Amino acid sequence: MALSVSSFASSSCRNFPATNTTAAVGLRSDLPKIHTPISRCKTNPTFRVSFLPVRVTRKPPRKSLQVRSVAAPSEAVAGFDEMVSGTARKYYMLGGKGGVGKTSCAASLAVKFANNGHPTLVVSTDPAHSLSDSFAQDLTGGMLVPVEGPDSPLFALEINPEKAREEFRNASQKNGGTGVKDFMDGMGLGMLVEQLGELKLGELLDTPPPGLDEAIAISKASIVMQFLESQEYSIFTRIVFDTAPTGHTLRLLSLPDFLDASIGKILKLKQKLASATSAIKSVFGQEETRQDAADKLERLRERMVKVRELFRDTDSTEFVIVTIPTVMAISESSRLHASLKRENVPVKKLIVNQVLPPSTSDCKFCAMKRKDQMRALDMIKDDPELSNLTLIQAPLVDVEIRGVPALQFMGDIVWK
Ligand SMILES: Nc1ncnc2c1ncn2[C@@H]1O[C@H](COP(=O)(O)OP(=O)(O)OP(=O)(O)O)[C@@H](O)[C@H]1O
Repeated sequence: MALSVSSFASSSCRNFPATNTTAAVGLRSDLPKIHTPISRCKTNPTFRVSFLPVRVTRKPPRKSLQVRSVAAPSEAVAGFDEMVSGTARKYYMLGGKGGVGKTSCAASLAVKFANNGHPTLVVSTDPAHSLSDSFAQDLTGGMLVPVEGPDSPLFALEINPEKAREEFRNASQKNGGTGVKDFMDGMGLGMLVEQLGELKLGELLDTPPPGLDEAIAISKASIVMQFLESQEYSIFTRIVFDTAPTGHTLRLLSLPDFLDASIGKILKLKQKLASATSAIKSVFGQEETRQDAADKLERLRERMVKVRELFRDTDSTEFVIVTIPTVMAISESSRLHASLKRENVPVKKLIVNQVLPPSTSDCKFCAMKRKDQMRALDMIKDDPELSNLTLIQAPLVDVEIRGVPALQFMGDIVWK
């Protein structure tokens, strides 16, 4: 199961001196141990990491060759001790601009929790899932899938609203609409269709209101949460969300309010209808059904309120913004934090990923790139939205972060 990235002599690093070191990354004692040779390229723009399926002999790394963290403005530790402490369930949501490393950071956090004794669930609400790629394991299918490797149970769930919507649309065209019910039942959302049937969901789908994809996603997420509240799933003490890029995430976060308001209106309408027709309906014996439907709708509303409360609960939930040191990404992070504040979502940490270590050679490109990154990092200090957040820096490594050993390696750098 250990991955092998042996072709490491990439041409981009040919000019780097042979400063090789070996950092042992220990896994479970019953799993194959790996060596993690790390060599630094000459200009040192990246850490070089490989994961070889060989047994560990724990040599103390030579001091001068140890992995160094990147010196940069106001760098801080992530406070992992606090994150890991306690057995009460905690939720972590990682979000930011596309491609900055949200999935890698979320997956590495989930692995670290699991390796520190927390049965953990990692959930992706990003329609373009990369959890499977990140764990190098097929996690598709919209079900809880066990991730192999960590010490404690780690499960992954990829929620796919795009696919769900497409299937929903197809289903709605079949059997004069009864397919919708079947499909929604399959999704565990039968109740939603039952209750919102009068609102003509088919029409809603043709002109979907903003956030419909997320509605499906969050409905499913809330169903997962319902599961998790049951005894059987109470083992999960840490739940990590790998969220979609910024725009989607904000819609997702504001959705409970939107649904709450909508459902509130529906309930009022139902009550009016019910009182206007109750005499007639009771004669025909339908009053009970209507009341039952209203109760179910009320339960759905309550669940939505619960999801919203969860997002805003500073004791159990934290949103971590992930960014990279570019002006564009940092500007977007600033806007994201402003929006999260408006939604009262607690944010304490900002991860700046893919930071180049200082260049020690005459590589002009590396020096320029690093300078550019430092300028972007400086922006954080002066940004009213970001300057108060705990700044965590993660170096750019010269290999893709894939598979549990790689994620463990990244986790040890980021989550300290
Ligand atoms: N510190 C790093 N050093 C080197 N490569 C990295 C680092 N962080 C992430 N990557 C790589 O960058 C790519 C994108 O990372 P990832 O999928 O985690 O980003 P994302 O923000 O979740 O992307 P998306 O928005 O597309 O879901 C992956 O190939 C990942 O291995």
